[in-house]
Amino acid sequence: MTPDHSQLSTHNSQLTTHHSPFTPHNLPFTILITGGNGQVGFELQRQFAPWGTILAPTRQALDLTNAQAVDDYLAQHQPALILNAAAYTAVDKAESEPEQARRLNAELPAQLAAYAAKQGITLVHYSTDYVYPGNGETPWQEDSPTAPLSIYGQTKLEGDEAVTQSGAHHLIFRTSWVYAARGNNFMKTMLRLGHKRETLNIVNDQIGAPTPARLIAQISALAFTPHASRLTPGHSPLTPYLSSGVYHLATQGETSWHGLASEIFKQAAQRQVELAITPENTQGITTAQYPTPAKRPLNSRLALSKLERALGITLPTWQSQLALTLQEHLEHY
Ligand SMILES: NC(=O)C1=CN([C@@H]2O[C@H](COP(=O)(O)OP(=O)(O)OC[C@H]3O[C@@H](n4cnc5c(N)ncnc54)[C@H](OP(=O)(O)O)[C@@H]3O)[C@@H](O)[C@H]2O)C=CC1
Ligand SMILES: Cc1cn([C@H]2C[C@H](O)[C@@H](COP(=O)(O)OP(=O)(O)O[C@H]3O[C@@H](C)C(=O)[C@@H](O)[C@H]3O)O2)c(=O)[nH]c1=O
Ligand SMILES: [Mg+2]
Repeated sequence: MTPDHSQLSTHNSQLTTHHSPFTPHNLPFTILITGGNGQVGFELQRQFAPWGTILAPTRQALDLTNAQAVDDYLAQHQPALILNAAAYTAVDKAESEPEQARRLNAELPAQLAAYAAKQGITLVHYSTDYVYPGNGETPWQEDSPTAPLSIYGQTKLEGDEAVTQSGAHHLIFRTSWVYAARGNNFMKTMLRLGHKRETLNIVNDQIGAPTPARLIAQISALAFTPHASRLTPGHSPLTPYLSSGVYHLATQGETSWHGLASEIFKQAAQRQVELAITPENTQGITTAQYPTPAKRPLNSRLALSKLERALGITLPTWQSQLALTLQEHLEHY
């Protein structure tokens, strides 16, 4: 049987005519992703590909500490959307390199937001549980008072405030305990240590939600994906279906770093990974027993309902997301 191409194309053109003035001659849009080789930035490259041409300059191609180079790059490429996934994320090192951390975490977002405001485009920015003071056991709301304990957290908060005050259309996704199949993260550190160590001491009084970079990128893209019922004539595909503001974006549930390590070793064993460590041989310790240059919050619980309601979604549990990310890591890296 020959498929009826005429009907298909009529149907498609009707969709285009009725719902969107953005016909192919407006394409491709240029989307700038900073930090594209990082955990979140790499996954953003995957998820945002359908919206246009992705520009993801490496550190060699664009040094983000160089403000003039950033301005020149923006002027040359004129992106129609900016996803800022670059950051100074070495939490302990930031204590002795505050200026570097401030340039990446505070000044760069301010600069990108100023450009977005001037051009009338959207800036998507990423932030952290480390902006909160970490006391108590109640999950933080997006409008809870901030009080960072570290240079990293302080400089990230300065970035959030600059973006908020810029006048640009913006989304700030505040996430926590990011990990991925690739990149530097706690899951990979635990697998590396678990291969050679028979015992490990891991803090059990810092509580939060481990969040895969892939989930963060997927939900970021969802904010730009119209539900059929909400398709609006004249709505640019690069304007998100969310109002400007801060949104928590993490997995459901909570655990400690010790709880996360135990689950990593349990799931790795179920997948026949040979380790020297067992879940039973990971010893829970207090933060006081694990001294580090930077102070970290004990309570990193993030309330998720603002984003869930706005997008009509349910965020998945941290255990189910660990299973997927661990499998991806074991199969591909
Ligand atoms: N990691 C985590 O646990 C959490 C992260 N976040 C936030 O999420 C966002 C993404 O984090 P994540 O993906 O984990 O970060 P990564 O550390 O994995 O990636 C950061 C990226 O920024 C780039 N970068 C840093 N400095 C420069 C520079 N001077 N010039 C050019 N590029 C630079 C890095 O480049 P290169 O690859 O060359 O090093 C890297 O690609 C950040 O805003 C972070 O604050 C929030 C909560 C938790
Ligand atoms: C390696 C190791 C770490 N730990 C502790 C230290 C720390 O409290 C916790 C996690 O270690 P990390 O080095 O991954 O922690 P850290 O780099 O502070 O992780 C943070 O990164 C920044 C960018 C964020 O935004 C946060 O959301 C959070 O993910 O585990 C142990 O107790 N035992 C160990 O053997
Ligand atoms: Mg770290």
